[in-house]
Amino acid sequence: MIISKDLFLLGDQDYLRLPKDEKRAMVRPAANNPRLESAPSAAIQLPGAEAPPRPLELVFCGLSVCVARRPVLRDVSGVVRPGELLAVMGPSGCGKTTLLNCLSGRTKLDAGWVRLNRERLSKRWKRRICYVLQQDIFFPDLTLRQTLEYAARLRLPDTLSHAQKMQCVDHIIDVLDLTACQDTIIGDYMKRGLSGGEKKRANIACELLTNPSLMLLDEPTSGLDSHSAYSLMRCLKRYAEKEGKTVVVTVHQPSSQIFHMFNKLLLLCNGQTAYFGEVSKVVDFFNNIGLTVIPQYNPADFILEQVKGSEEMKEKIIAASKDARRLPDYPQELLPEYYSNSVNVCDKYTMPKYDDSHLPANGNVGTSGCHCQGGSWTEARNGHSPHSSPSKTVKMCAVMETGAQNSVYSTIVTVGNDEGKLCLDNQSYASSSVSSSDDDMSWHWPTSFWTQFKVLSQRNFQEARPRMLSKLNWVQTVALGVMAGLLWFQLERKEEALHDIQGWMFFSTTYWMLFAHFGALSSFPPEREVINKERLSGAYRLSAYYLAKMVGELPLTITLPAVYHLISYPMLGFHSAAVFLTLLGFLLLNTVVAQSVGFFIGASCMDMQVSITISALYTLATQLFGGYLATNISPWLRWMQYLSMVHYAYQNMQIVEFSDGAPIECAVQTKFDACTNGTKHIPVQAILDAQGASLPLWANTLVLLLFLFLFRVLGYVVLRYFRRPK
Ligand SMILES: Nc1ncnc2c1ncn2[C@@H]1O[C@H](COP(=O)(O)OP(=O)(O)OP(=O)(O)O)[C@@H](O)[C@H]1O
Repeated sequence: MIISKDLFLLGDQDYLRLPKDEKRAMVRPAANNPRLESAPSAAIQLPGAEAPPRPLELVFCGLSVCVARRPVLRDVSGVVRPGELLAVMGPSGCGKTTLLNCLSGRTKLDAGWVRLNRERLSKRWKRRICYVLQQDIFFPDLTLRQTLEYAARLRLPDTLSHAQKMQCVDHIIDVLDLTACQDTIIGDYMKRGLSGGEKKRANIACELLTNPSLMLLDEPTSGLDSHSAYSLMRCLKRYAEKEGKTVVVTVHQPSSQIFHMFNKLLLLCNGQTAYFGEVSKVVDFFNNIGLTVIPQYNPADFILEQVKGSEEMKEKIIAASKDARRLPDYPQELLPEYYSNSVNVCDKYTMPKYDDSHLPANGNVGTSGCHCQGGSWTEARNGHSPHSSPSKTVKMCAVMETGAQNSVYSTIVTVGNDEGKLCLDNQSYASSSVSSSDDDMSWHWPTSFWTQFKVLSQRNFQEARPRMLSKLNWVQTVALGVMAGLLWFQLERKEEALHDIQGWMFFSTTYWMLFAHFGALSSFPPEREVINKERLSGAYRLSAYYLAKMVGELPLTITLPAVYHLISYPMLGFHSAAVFLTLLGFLLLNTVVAQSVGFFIGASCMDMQVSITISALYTLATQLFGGYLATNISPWLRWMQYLSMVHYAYQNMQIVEFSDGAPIECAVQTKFDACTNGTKHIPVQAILDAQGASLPLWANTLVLLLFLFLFRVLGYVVLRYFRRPK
C-alpha cells in the first residue's frame, strides 16, 4: 500500500479483500507494472500494504431506464478510462443521478449494460465502486474525525494496525483541507455542524479512504463557492491522473476553469445523449451543427443553454450526437460487435510494432499501440484435478493499451485449439484466478466479523449516547421518578392502597415501554440511510451491525429506567434489595422488548406515518389489555391479553412485590372472596386472578424473552430480505 504525499493512495480496495494467501502470492515485479515505476517519488511505503491500486475501465452502452412508465434514460453510452474524468452535464431532471445509479448498479436497467474491465457489473463490483451521493448521509452527532476514524476502522483491512489506519485518516483530513473542522460535529437541520462544503468534502473523504479505482460523484461541487469547487475538482483531477483512477462527476454549471479539467463530457438532454466525447472537441461539435460558441464565453454555459433551448434545437443536437457514432473516432467499445462472446485477439490487437519478445514462440497476440507480456503453461482449469480432466495449454497476456496515462490491464487467455480467441478478459493483473465465474464468491470483507462488531458497537454507543441520554431525557426521568414517588409515597400494605401500588407498577411498565418503543421507532429511519449507504459499499456484514446495535445501545436503553426505579421505588416503600432488584429486572426486560418491537416496526415501514400509526395501535392495545385498566374483559377478547407485553411484565412485578414484600391486608368491606372466610391477607393468586389471565412467574418471563427473541430476529429478517438497500 502506498500513501503518496500529494494524494491519498491506500492499497487497492480489491486487494484488501483478497484472502491472505492470495495476497502473498501477488508479489509482482515492478518491471511489469508501469504504474509502480511511475509512482511519485514522494510515495511512502506502508507496512502490510503491498498492492498498488488497480485501474478500471468503465464502459456503458445503450442504457435505458423507465421510471413510472416514463423514459428517464434512453440509449446512453460512454467510456471512461483510468486516469480520466468524465463530466455528466445537462439541465435539471435530465437523468444525471439516474445515470450514476445505473453505473453503480443501484438502478435496474431496462436495456443496455455496464462493464468494468470488460466484466458485467456484478455484486462484487458494486461493492467496490465508490459512489459519493448528492446527499451527505452521516450520523449527525459524531464529529468529522470520529466519522472518518470509524470509516477507516471498518473499511481498511485488518492487516493494517490501528495506528496505520489513523495515519490514513490524518492524511485524508490534511489532503482535503479539513483540519480546522475535524472536531466539529457533522450536524443536521436541528444542530449546527459542518458547513455544506465541509460536509461535501467529508463525504468524499469517507469514500477516498478505501482508495477506490472507480469513483462516481453526484454533484460534488454543489453548494461550494467557486474557489472550493475548483480546489476540489483539481484534487480529483490529480487523483485520477496520478493514480489511474476512473472518475465520473455530475456537474450543473462548472466554471470555465473546471470545465477544461474534464477529459470527457457526456451531455444529457431529456435523458438522451446530446454529446459524448472529448471535452476539447465539444466546441467543434456545436460549430458543425451551426451553433457557434461566442468567444470569451464559458463553453459549459453555452452548451447548457443550447440543450435547454427549444424542442427543435434539442432534437437537432441529439440527432447530431447519433450521427457522431458513425465517425471513426467513436469508441470501439461502444460498437455492438465489440463484446461478442468471442473476439479475435489478432483482429483487435493487430500491431505493426508489436514486441513479442516476451512471448513464447507460438505467441500470436498483437496489439495496436499495446505492449504484451505473457507466458504459456499447462494447467488443469477450474479446479479439476489433472487426473479427471485433460490438461490444456493456457496462455495469459497482460495487455496494456497505451495512451498517455490510460493503461488498461487485460488478461487474455487462449486455450488449446481456440488460440487467437479472446476467451476471458478479467483485467485483473492482481488476480490469480483464470475464471471469473465465481465473481460473487470471491468477495471478502475488509475486516473480520469481530472487528466489525467491536467498531460498530462503539460507534452505536457513541452515536446514541447524546440522543438517548440527552439532558432533557435526564430531567424527564428524574422529574417523573420524583413525581411517581410522591404520588404513591409510602403506601400502606392494605387492600385500600392495592390499586395505587398496582398503579405505580402499571405506570412504570407502560411509560418505559412507550419511551423505548418510540425512541427506537424515531431513531431508526435516519440511521437506516447511513446503514444502507455503508452496506452498499460493502463496509460490513448486516449481522455484525445488528448484533452491535443490540449490544452497543443496551447500556443506554437501561440507564434511564434504572434511574427512575432507583428514585421512585424506595419512595413507594422499600422491602428488600431482592425485591428491588427483581422488579428492576422485569422493568428493564419489558423496556428492551418494547425497543425490539419499535425497531422491528421502524425497519419494516418505510413511511413514518404508517409506522407511528401501527405503533400507536399496538402500544395502546397493549395497555388496554395489560390487566390494569380493564379487568372485566369478555371471554372472547381475553386472548388479546396474551399479546400484551406489558401484561407479562406487570404480572411478574405483582407476583414479586406481593409474594416477597409484606402481604396486603384485607379491607373490612373486601371485594376479594378469599378474605371473607377469615383470612387476614389477600392471597397473591387472588390479586392476579382479579385481573384476568395469569401465568406463573417463569412462564411470564419466558414469554417476555420469546417476544425479545422473536422481534429481534424479525427485525433482522426484514433488513436482510425485505428492506435491502438498492
Ligand atoms: N423514483 C422516481 N420516481 C419518479 N420519477 C423519478 C424517480 N427517479 C427519478 N425520477 C425522474 O427522472 C428524471 C431524472 O431524475 P434525475 O434525478 O436523474 O435528474 P438529474 O439530472 O440528476 O436532476 P438534478 O440535476 O436536478 O439533480 C426526473 O424527471 C425525475 O423526476
